[in-house]
Amino acid sequence: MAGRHRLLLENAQQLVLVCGRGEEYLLREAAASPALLRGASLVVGLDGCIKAVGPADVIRSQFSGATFERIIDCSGKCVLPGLVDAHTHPVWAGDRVHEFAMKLAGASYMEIHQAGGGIHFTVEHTRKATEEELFNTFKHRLERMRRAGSTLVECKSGYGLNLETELKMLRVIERAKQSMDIGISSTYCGAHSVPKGKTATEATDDIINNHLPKLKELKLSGEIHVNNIDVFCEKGVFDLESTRRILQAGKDIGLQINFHGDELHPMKSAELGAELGARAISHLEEVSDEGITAMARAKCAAVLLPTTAYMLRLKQPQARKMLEEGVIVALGSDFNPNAYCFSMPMVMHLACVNMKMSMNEALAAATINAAYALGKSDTHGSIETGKQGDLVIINSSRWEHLIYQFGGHEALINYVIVKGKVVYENESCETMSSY
Ligand SMILES: N=CN[C@@H](CCC(=O)O)C(=O)O
Ligand SMILES: [Zn+2]
Repeated sequence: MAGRHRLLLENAQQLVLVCGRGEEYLLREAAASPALLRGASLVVGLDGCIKAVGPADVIRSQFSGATFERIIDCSGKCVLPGLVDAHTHPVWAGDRVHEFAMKLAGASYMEIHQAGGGIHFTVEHTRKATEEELFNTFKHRLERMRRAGSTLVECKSGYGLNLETELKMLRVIERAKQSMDIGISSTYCGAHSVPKGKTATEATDDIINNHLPKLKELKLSGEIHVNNIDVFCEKGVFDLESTRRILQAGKDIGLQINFHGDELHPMKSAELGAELGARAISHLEEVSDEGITAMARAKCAAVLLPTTAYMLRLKQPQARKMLEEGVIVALGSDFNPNAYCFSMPMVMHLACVNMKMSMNEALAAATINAAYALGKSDTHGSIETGKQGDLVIINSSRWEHLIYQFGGHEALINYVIVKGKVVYENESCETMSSY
Protein backbone atom coordinates (compact mmCIF):
# COMPACT_ATOMS: atom_id res chain seq x y z
CA MET A 1 0.00 0.00 0.00
CA ALA A 2 1.70 3.19 -1.16
CA GLY A 3 1.05 6.67 0.21
CA ARG A 4 2.10 8.56 3.29
CA HIS A 5 1.37 7.42 6.83
CA ARG A 6 2.08 8.79 10.27
CA LEU A 7 3.80 5.96 12.07
CA LEU A 8 5.27 2.50 11.58
CA LEU A 9 6.11 0.38 14.61
CA GLU A 10 8.27 -2.46 13.34
CA ASN A 11 8.83 -5.95 14.57
CA ALA A 12 7.67 -5.81 18.20
CA GLN A 13 8.61 -8.80 20.30
CA GLN A 14 5.07 -8.77 21.67
CA LEU A 15 2.22 -6.69 20.31
CA VAL A 16 -0.59 -6.94 22.85
CA LEU A 17 -3.86 -6.35 21.00
CA VAL A 18 -5.99 -7.08 24.11
CA CYS A 19 -8.83 -7.99 21.74
CA GLY A 20 -9.25 -8.13 17.99
CA ARG A 21 -12.86 -8.69 17.03
CA GLY A 22 -14.47 -5.41 17.95
CA GLU A 23 -15.41 -6.59 21.45
CA GLU A 24 -16.96 -3.87 23.62
CA TYR A 25 -15.55 -5.46 26.79
CA LEU A 26 -13.92 -8.69 27.95
CA LEU A 27 -15.42 -11.13 30.46
CA ARG A 28 -14.19 -14.30 32.16
CA GLU A 29 -11.86 -16.43 29.97
CA ALA A 30 -11.58 -13.65 27.36
CA ALA A 31 -10.39 -11.21 30.04
CA ALA A 32 -7.97 -13.83 31.30
CA SER A 33 -6.23 -14.31 27.94
CA PRO A 34 -5.79 -11.09 25.96
CA ALA A 35 -4.90 -11.41 22.26
CA LEU A 36 -1.21 -11.04 21.49
CA LEU A 37 1.04 -11.21 18.39
CA ARG A 38 4.78 -11.92 18.31
CA GLY A 39 7.18 -10.37 15.78
CA ALA A 40 4.49 -7.94 14.69
CA SER A 41 4.25 -4.48 13.13
CA LEU A 42 1.62 -1.75 13.14
CA VAL A 43 0.79 1.27 10.96
CA VAL A 44 -1.01 4.45 12.01
CA GLY A 45 -2.38 6.71 9.26
CA LEU A 46 -2.34 10.49 8.96
CA ASP A 47 -5.81 10.58 10.54
CA GLY A 48 -4.36 9.08 13.76
CA CYS A 49 -6.13 5.73 13.33
CA ILE A 50 -4.62 2.26 13.08
CA LYS A 51 -4.47 1.12 9.45
CA ALA A 52 -2.88 -2.30 9.78
CA VAL A 53 -1.57 -4.73 12.40
CA GLY A 54 0.06 -8.06 11.65
CA PRO A 55 3.20 -10.15 11.23
CA ALA A 56 6.22 -7.93 10.45
CA ASP A 57 6.93 -9.53 7.02
CA VAL A 58 3.30 -9.18 5.93
CA ILE A 59 3.18 -5.48 6.92
CA ARG A 60 6.55 -4.90 5.23
CA SER A 61 5.36 -6.20 1.88
CA GLN A 62 1.90 -4.63 2.23
CA PHE A 63 3.46 -1.18 2.80
CA SER A 64 6.55 -1.61 0.58
CA GLY A 65 5.94 1.57 -1.42
CA ALA A 66 4.75 3.68 1.54
CA THR A 67 6.46 6.51 3.42
CA PHE A 68 6.10 7.22 7.14
CA GLU A 69 6.55 10.37 9.20
CA ARG A 70 8.17 8.20 11.84
CA ILE A 71 9.45 4.63 12.07
CA ILE A 72 10.27 3.02 15.43
CA ASP A 73 12.20 -0.23 15.57
CA CYS A 74 10.43 -2.25 18.29
CA SER A 75 12.74 -5.27 18.23
CA GLY A 76 12.97 -6.67 21.75
CA LYS A 77 10.17 -4.35 22.94
CA CYS A 78 6.46 -4.72 23.64
CA VAL A 79 3.64 -2.59 22.27
CA LEU A 80 0.42 -2.25 24.26
CA PRO A 81 -2.72 -0.14 23.85
CA GLY A 82 -2.59 3.19 25.68
CA LEU A 83 -3.89 2.67 29.21
CA VAL A 84 -7.32 4.00 30.15
CA ASP A 85 -7.80 5.54 33.59
CA ALA A 86 -11.53 5.29 34.31
CA HIS A 87 -11.73 7.46 37.44
CA THR A 88 -9.81 10.61 38.43
CA HIS A 89 -10.32 13.91 40.28
CA PRO A 90 -7.45 15.87 38.73
CA VAL A 91 -8.60 19.54 38.92
CA TRP A 92 -8.08 21.08 42.34
CA ALA A 93 -6.03 23.40 44.52
CA GLY A 94 -4.82 22.93 48.12
CA ASP A 95 -2.34 20.42 49.46
CA ARG A 96 -3.71 17.66 51.76
CA VAL A 97 -0.50 15.94 52.73
CA HIS A 98 -1.26 16.89 56.38
CA GLU A 99 -4.39 14.69 56.16
CA PHE A 100 -2.27 11.75 55.12
CA ALA A 101 -0.41 12.20 58.40
CA MET A 102 -3.74 12.35 60.29
CA LYS A 103 -4.93 9.14 58.64
CA LEU A 104 -1.67 7.39 59.47
CA ALA A 105 -2.23 8.47 63.06
CA GLY A 106 -5.65 6.77 63.05
CA ALA A 107 -8.24 9.29 61.78
CA SER A 108 -10.79 7.84 59.34
CA TYR A 109 -11.72 9.38 55.98
CA MET A 110 -15.21 10.28 57.25
CA GLU A 111 -13.96 11.72 60.56
CA ILE A 112 -11.78 14.15 58.62
CA HIS A 113 -14.62 14.91 56.20
CA GLN A 114 -17.15 15.54 58.99
CA ALA A 115 -14.69 17.82 60.78
CA GLY A 116 -14.64 20.06 57.67
CA GLY A 117 -11.52 18.62 56.04
CA GLY A 118 -11.23 16.24 53.11
CA ILE A 119 -13.36 17.31 50.16
CA HIS A 120 -14.43 20.48 52.07
CA PHE A 121 -10.79 21.55 52.43
CA THR A 122 -10.20 21.09 48.70
CA VAL A 123 -13.44 22.92 47.84
CA GLU A 124 -12.33 25.94 49.87
CA HIS A 125 -9.02 26.17 48.00
CA THR A 126 -10.44 25.34 44.58
CA ARG A 127 -13.06 28.09 44.88
CA LYS A 128 -10.28 30.62 45.54
CA ALA A 129 -7.98 29.45 42.71
CA THR A 130 -8.01 31.17 39.32
CA GLU A 131 -8.89 29.26 36.17
CA GLU A 132 -5.31 29.71 34.98
CA GLU A 133 -3.87 28.22 38.19
CA LEU A 134 -6.20 25.26 37.98
CA PHE A 135 -5.38 24.69 34.31
CA ASN A 136 -1.62 24.77 34.89
CA THR A 137 -1.66 22.18 37.68
CA PHE A 138 -4.17 20.04 35.80
CA LYS A 139 -1.99 20.09 32.67
CA HIS A 140 1.03 19.04 34.68
CA ARG A 141 -0.96 16.17 36.26
CA LEU A 142 -2.19 14.97 32.87
CA GLU A 143 1.41 14.96 31.63
CA ARG A 144 2.42 12.80 34.58
CA MET A 145 -0.44 10.39 33.87
CA ARG A 146 0.61 10.22 30.23
CA ARG A 147 4.22 9.46 31.19
CA ALA A 148 2.84 6.50 33.14
CA GLY A 149 1.08 5.23 30.00
CA SER A 150 -2.44 6.68 30.26
CA THR A 151 -3.79 8.01 26.97
CA LEU A 152 -7.50 8.27 27.89
CA VAL A 153 -8.51 9.64 31.29
CA GLU A 154 -11.87 10.25 32.92
CA CYS A 155 -11.72 13.67 34.66
CA LYS A 156 -14.27 14.86 37.24
CA SER A 157 -15.32 18.24 38.53
CA GLY A 158 -16.64 18.17 42.10
CA TYR A 159 -14.48 20.50 44.17
CA GLY A 160 -16.68 23.52 43.51
CA LEU A 161 -20.14 22.32 44.58
CA ASN A 162 -21.54 25.76 43.70
CA LEU A 163 -22.40 26.43 40.05
CA GLU A 164 -19.69 29.04 39.53
CA THR A 165 -16.80 26.83 40.61
CA GLU A 166 -18.16 23.63 39.03
CA LEU A 167 -18.30 25.51 35.71
CA LYS A 168 -14.79 26.86 36.29
CA MET A 169 -13.54 23.29 36.69
CA LEU A 170 -15.44 22.04 33.66
CA ARG A 171 -14.04 24.89 31.53
CA VAL A 172 -10.53 23.89 32.63
CA ILE A 173 -11.24 20.28 31.60
CA GLU A 174 -12.69 21.44 28.28
CA ARG A 175 -9.58 23.54 27.59
CA ALA A 176 -7.36 20.49 28.11
CA LYS A 177 -9.65 18.43 25.86
CA GLN A 178 -9.15 20.97 23.08
CA SER A 179 -5.45 21.68 23.55
CA MET A 180 -3.70 18.55 24.78
CA ASP A 181 -2.75 15.29 23.12
CA ILE A 182 -4.61 13.03 25.51
CA GLY A 183 -8.14 11.64 25.48
CA ILE A 184 -10.48 13.02 28.16
CA SER A 185 -13.95 11.89 29.21
CA SER A 186 -15.38 14.66 31.40
CA THR A 187 -17.68 14.17 34.35
CA TYR A 188 -19.88 16.64 36.17
CA CYS A 189 -19.61 15.73 39.86
CA GLY A 190 -21.40 18.64 41.54
CA ALA A 191 -22.84 16.11 44.02
CA HIS A 192 -19.41 15.13 45.34
CA SER A 193 -20.30 16.48 48.78
CA VAL A 194 -23.07 18.48 50.44
CA PRO A 195 -21.84 22.08 50.48
CA LYS A 196 -21.55 23.81 53.85
CA GLY A 197 -24.76 25.68 54.73
CA LYS A 198 -27.06 23.41 52.69
CA THR A 199 -28.92 20.19 53.40
CA ALA A 200 -28.58 17.27 51.00
CA THR A 201 -32.11 17.95 49.74
CA GLU A 202 -31.34 21.62 49.11
CA ALA A 203 -28.12 20.68 47.32
CA THR A 204 -30.02 18.12 45.22
CA ASP A 205 -32.64 20.72 44.25
CA ASP A 206 -29.93 23.24 43.35
CA ILE A 207 -28.20 20.70 41.08
CA ILE A 208 -31.43 19.67 39.35
CA ASN A 209 -32.91 23.16 38.99
CA ASN A 210 -29.78 25.24 38.34
CA HIS A 211 -26.63 23.25 37.54
CA LEU A 212 -28.00 20.73 35.04
CA PRO A 213 -30.04 23.23 32.98
CA LYS A 214 -26.89 25.37 32.68
CA LEU A 215 -24.86 22.35 31.49
CA LYS A 216 -27.53 21.64 28.90
CA GLU A 217 -27.37 25.25 27.69
CA LEU A 218 -23.55 25.19 27.45
CA LYS A 219 -23.67 21.94 25.53
CA LEU A 220 -26.12 23.41 23.02
CA SER A 221 -23.97 26.51 22.57
CA GLY A 222 -20.91 24.26 22.09
CA GLU A 223 -18.99 25.79 25.02
CA ILE A 224 -18.66 22.77 27.31
CA HIS A 225 -19.30 19.14 26.39
CA VAL A 226 -19.72 17.01 29.51
CA ASN A 227 -19.88 13.23 29.05
CA ASN A 228 -20.87 11.76 32.42
CA ILE A 229 -22.78 12.53 35.63
CA ASP A 230 -21.51 11.46 39.04
CA VAL A 231 -22.79 11.51 42.66
CA PHE A 232 -21.01 10.43 45.86
CA CYS A 233 -23.73 8.04 47.09
CA GLU A 234 -22.69 7.52 50.70
CA LYS A 235 -24.05 7.63 54.24
CA GLY A 236 -23.79 11.25 55.43
CA VAL A 237 -23.31 12.55 51.86
CA PHE A 238 -26.05 11.83 49.25
CA ASP A 239 -28.53 9.10 50.16
CA LEU A 240 -30.08 6.72 47.66
CA GLU A 241 -33.12 8.90 46.93
CA SER A 242 -31.12 12.10 46.28
CA THR A 243 -28.68 10.08 44.19
CA ARG A 244 -31.54 8.66 42.13
CA ARG A 245 -33.01 12.13 41.47
CA ILE A 246 -29.69 13.63 40.41
CA LEU A 247 -28.62 10.72 38.20
CA GLN A 248 -32.00 10.53 36.48
CA ALA A 249 -31.96 14.28 35.81
CA GLY A 250 -28.43 13.96 34.38
CA LYS A 251 -29.50 11.07 32.19
CA ASP A 252 -32.44 13.16 30.95
CA ILE A 253 -30.02 15.75 29.54
CA GLY A 254 -27.97 13.06 27.80
CA LEU A 255 -25.19 12.35 30.32
CA GLN A 256 -23.90 8.83 30.95
CA ILE A 257 -24.37 7.70 34.55
CA ASN A 258 -21.03 6.90 36.18
CA PHE A 259 -21.03 7.35 39.96
CA HIS A 260 -19.41 6.61 43.35
CA GLY A 261 -21.25 3.87 45.20
CA ASP A 262 -21.08 1.35 48.05
CA GLU A 263 -17.65 2.60 49.15
CA LEU A 264 -17.73 3.03 52.93
CA HIS A 265 -21.22 1.67 53.69
CA PRO A 266 -23.56 -0.69 51.85
CA MET A 267 -25.99 1.72 50.16
CA LYS A 268 -27.61 -0.45 47.47
CA SER A 269 -25.90 1.84 44.96
CA ALA A 270 -25.20 -1.07 42.62
CA GLU A 271 -28.87 -2.04 42.53
CA LEU A 272 -29.81 1.58 41.84
CA GLY A 273 -27.19 1.95 39.09
CA ALA A 274 -28.37 -1.22 37.36
CA GLU A 275 -31.96 0.01 37.51
CA LEU A 276 -31.10 3.43 36.06
CA GLY A 277 -28.95 2.00 33.25
CA ALA A 278 -25.67 3.33 34.67
CA ARG A 279 -22.66 2.83 32.44
CA ALA A 280 -20.40 2.36 35.47
CA ILE A 281 -20.19 2.49 39.26
CA SER A 282 -16.92 3.09 41.11
CA HIS A 283 -15.53 1.77 44.42
CA LEU A 284 -18.01 -0.99 45.45
CA GLU A 285 -16.05 -2.17 48.48
CA GLU A 286 -19.41 -2.67 50.26
CA VAL A 287 -21.50 -3.91 47.35
CA SER A 288 -24.13 -6.57 48.10
CA ASP A 289 -24.39 -9.96 46.36
CA GLU A 290 -27.64 -8.80 44.74
CA GLY A 291 -25.87 -5.67 43.55
CA ILE A 292 -23.18 -7.73 41.83
CA THR A 293 -25.81 -9.86 40.09
CA ALA A 294 -27.74 -6.77 39.01
CA MET A 295 -24.60 -5.11 37.61
CA ALA A 296 -23.67 -8.22 35.61
CA ARG A 297 -27.14 -8.39 34.11
CA ALA A 298 -27.27 -4.67 33.31
CA LYS A 299 -23.77 -4.61 31.76
CA CYS A 300 -22.88 -1.87 34.22
CA ALA A 301 -19.10 -1.73 34.63
CA ALA A 302 -17.48 -1.92 38.06
CA VAL A 303 -14.63 0.61 38.25
CA LEU A 304 -12.41 -0.70 41.03
CA LEU A 305 -9.97 1.71 42.68
CA PRO A 306 -7.14 -0.18 44.36
CA THR A 307 -5.29 2.94 45.53
CA THR A 308 -8.21 4.08 47.68
CA ALA A 309 -8.81 0.71 49.31
CA TYR A 310 -5.06 0.59 50.00
CA MET A 311 -4.70 4.18 51.25
CA LEU A 312 -7.75 4.09 53.49
CA ARG A 313 -7.17 0.47 54.54
CA LEU A 314 -10.70 -0.41 53.42
CA LYS A 315 -11.91 -3.90 52.85
CA GLN A 316 -11.02 -4.86 49.27
CA PRO A 317 -13.83 -4.98 46.70
CA GLN A 318 -14.71 -8.54 45.70
CA ALA A 319 -13.06 -8.49 42.30
CA ARG A 320 -12.96 -12.30 41.99
CA LYS A 321 -16.67 -12.67 42.67
CA MET A 322 -17.45 -9.90 40.19
CA LEU A 323 -15.27 -11.51 37.52
CA GLU A 324 -16.82 -14.92 38.09
CA GLU A 325 -20.36 -13.52 37.93
CA GLY A 326 -19.70 -11.76 34.63
CA VAL A 327 -19.39 -8.14 35.77
CA ILE A 328 -17.35 -5.94 33.43
CA VAL A 329 -14.43 -5.06 35.71
CA ALA A 330 -12.47 -1.88 34.98
CA LEU A 331 -9.77 0.00 36.90
CA GLY A 332 -9.06 3.62 37.75
CA SER A 333 -6.32 5.46 39.62
CA ASP A 334 -8.81 7.62 41.56
CA PHE A 335 -6.11 10.32 41.48
CA ASN A 336 -7.29 12.94 44.01
CA PRO A 337 -5.86 14.76 47.04
CA ASN A 338 -6.70 11.72 49.19
CA ALA A 339 -5.16 9.10 46.87
CA TYR A 340 -2.23 10.75 45.13
CA CYS A 341 -1.34 8.24 42.43
CA PHE A 342 -0.99 8.94 38.70
CA SER A 343 0.10 5.50 37.66
CA MET A 344 -2.12 2.85 36.10
CA PRO A 345 0.77 0.34 36.11
CA MET A 346 0.84 0.66 39.92
CA VAL A 347 -2.95 0.42 40.03
CA MET A 348 -2.79 -2.83 38.04
CA HIS A 349 -0.14 -4.18 40.38
CA LEU A 350 -2.29 -3.39 43.44
CA ALA A 351 -5.32 -4.96 41.74
CA CYS A 352 -3.32 -8.15 41.24
CA VAL A 353 -1.89 -8.37 44.74
CA ASN A 354 -4.74 -6.99 46.85
CA MET A 355 -7.79 -7.88 44.75
CA LYS A 356 -6.42 -11.17 43.46
CA MET A 357 -6.79 -10.34 39.79
CA SER A 358 -4.44 -11.97 37.28
CA MET A 359 -2.12 -9.72 35.25
CA ASN A 360 -4.19 -10.50 32.14
CA GLU A 361 -7.42 -9.50 33.92
CA ALA A 362 -5.80 -6.31 35.22
CA LEU A 363 -4.68 -5.38 31.70
CA ALA A 364 -8.17 -5.94 30.25
CA ALA A 365 -9.55 -3.85 33.15
CA ALA A 366 -7.12 -0.99 32.42
CA THR A 367 -7.74 -0.98 28.66
CA ILE A 368 -10.87 -2.25 26.88
CA ASN A 369 -13.07 -2.53 29.99
CA ALA A 370 -12.07 0.92 31.23
CA ALA A 371 -12.84 2.26 27.74
CA TYR A 372 -16.27 0.57 27.99
CA ALA A 373 -16.87 2.28 31.36
CA LEU A 374 -16.46 5.59 29.51
CA GLY A 375 -18.52 4.54 26.49
CA LYS A 376 -15.43 4.60 24.29
CA SER A 377 -14.58 1.02 23.47
CA ASP A 378 -15.36 1.62 19.79
CA THR A 379 -12.30 3.89 19.53
CA HIS A 380 -10.05 3.02 22.49
CA GLY A 381 -8.81 0.21 24.70
CA SER A 382 -7.32 -2.25 22.19
CA ILE A 383 -5.04 -2.36 19.16
CA GLU A 384 -7.42 -2.93 16.26
CA THR A 385 -7.66 -1.57 12.74
CA GLY A 386 -9.81 1.55 12.69
CA LYS A 387 -9.26 2.43 16.37
CA GLN A 388 -7.29 5.44 17.51
CA GLY A 389 -3.50 4.91 17.41
CA ASP A 390 -2.96 5.27 21.18
CA LEU A 391 -0.04 3.07 22.21
CA VAL A 392 2.59 2.40 24.83
CA ILE A 393 5.98 0.87 24.00
CA ILE A 394 7.95 -0.69 26.82
CA ASN A 395 11.57 -1.66 26.74
CA SER A 396 11.10 -5.26 27.76
CA SER A 397 10.49 -8.47 25.86
CA ARG A 398 7.49 -9.42 28.06
CA TRP A 399 4.61 -7.02 28.60
CA GLU A 400 3.93 -8.28 32.12
CA HIS A 401 6.96 -6.29 33.34
CA LEU A 402 4.73 -3.21 33.17
CA ILE A 403 2.73 -4.63 36.10
CA TYR A 404 5.38 -6.73 37.82
CA GLN A 405 7.89 -3.91 38.38
CA PHE A 406 6.01 -2.00 41.08
CA GLY A 407 6.87 1.67 40.58
CA GLY A 408 9.34 0.68 37.86
CA HIS A 409 7.31 1.95 34.92
CA GLU A 410 9.29 5.20 34.73
CA ALA A 411 12.37 3.32 33.58
CA LEU A 412 10.37 0.87 31.48
CA ILE A 413 8.05 3.03 29.39
CA ASN A 414 9.96 3.99 26.27
CA TYR A 415 7.26 5.80 24.24
CA VAL A 416 3.71 6.97 24.76
CA ILE A 417 1.81 7.61 21.54
CA VAL A 418 -1.52 9.36 21.01
CA LYS A 419 -3.19 9.23 17.56
CA GLY A 420 0.08 7.99 16.10
CA LYS A 421 2.05 10.95 17.48
CA VAL A 422 4.83 10.39 20.02
CA VAL A 423 3.81 12.48 23.07
CA TYR A 424 6.44 11.11 25.44
CA GLU A 425 9.81 9.63 24.65
CA ASN A 426 12.13 8.28 27.30
CA GLU A 427 15.53 7.94 25.71
CA SER A 428 17.26 6.92 28.88
CA CYS A 429 15.00 3.97 29.58
CA GLU A 430 16.86 0.78 30.22
CA THR A 431 16.55 -2.62 28.58
CA MET A 432 14.88 -4.32 31.49
CA SER A 433 15.29 -7.85 30.20
CA SER A 434 18.98 -7.62 31.10
CA TYR A 435 18.40 -6.51 34.72
N1 LIG B 1 -15.13 9.07 47.60
C1 LIG B 1 -15.29 10.18 47.08
N2 LIG B 1 -14.45 10.84 46.28
C2 LIG B 1 -13.05 10.59 46.13
C3 LIG B 1 -12.23 11.23 47.21
C4 LIG B 1 -12.20 12.68 47.04
C5 LIG B 1 -11.43 13.42 48.09
O1 LIG B 1 -11.21 12.92 49.20
O2 LIG B 1 -11.04 14.55 47.75
C6 LIG B 1 -12.73 9.15 45.88
O3 LIG B 1 -13.27 8.62 44.89
O4 LIG B 1 -11.92 8.52 46.55
ZN1 LIG C 1 -13.63 9.34 43.17
